[in-house]
Amino acid sequence: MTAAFQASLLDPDEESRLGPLGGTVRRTHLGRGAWIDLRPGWLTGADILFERLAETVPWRAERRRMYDRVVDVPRLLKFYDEGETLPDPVLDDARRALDTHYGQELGEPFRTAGLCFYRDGRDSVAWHGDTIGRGSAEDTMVAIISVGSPRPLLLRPRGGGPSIRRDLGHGDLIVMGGSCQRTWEHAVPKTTRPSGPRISIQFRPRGVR
Ligand SMILES: O=C(O)CCC(=O)C(=O)O
Ligand SMILES: [Fe+2]
Repeated sequence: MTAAFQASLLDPDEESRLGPLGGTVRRTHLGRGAWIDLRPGWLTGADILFERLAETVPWRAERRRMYDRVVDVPRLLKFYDEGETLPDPVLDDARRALDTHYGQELGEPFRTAGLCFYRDGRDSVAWHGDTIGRGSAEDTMVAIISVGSPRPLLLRPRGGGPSIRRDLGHGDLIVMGGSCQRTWEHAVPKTTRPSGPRISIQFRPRGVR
């Protein structure tokens, strides 16, 4: 028996594990055909997964053109395209469980995994919808698992209106569905409050970015 396995017998939190989805997911209809599903604490032992991903994923700092300037993307990134090996087997389990739960409603499997690493409160993602691909024209789903310190994910209707806020971390699952990517926008704003690191894992179907 390996030391790691022995440790996992002593402390169940030495492993990250997924709870059930059926009956535990709460849906909120946002209007305009958009909805979000929330499943707090789907992944237990989320800190273990956070540590593993932080250490083993080949994180990339990117720079992007913004109007006439090239700026640092304020978070680290790694994209796993379909067919690529995910950095932890629990992420394969998560994708399978999402397919089982959402497959009929989505009509296709989740295929890709985008990972974001928010090192502290200065890292962020600006208001956007995932509309680089089919999300600009079709209903779809983006399922996000959050590990590490909670950060607020804000959502607001495109064109204006009050925003809603969900604090995500510690193994929480949020799924944005229906028309959410094209009729609503989402963001993880910067904060000047002390904030520990957070990693998000976004599962998307083929052709959705
Ligand atoms: O980190 C998150 O939860 C959101 C990330 C996001 O919106 C994106 O990568 O498109
Ligand atoms: Fe997004």
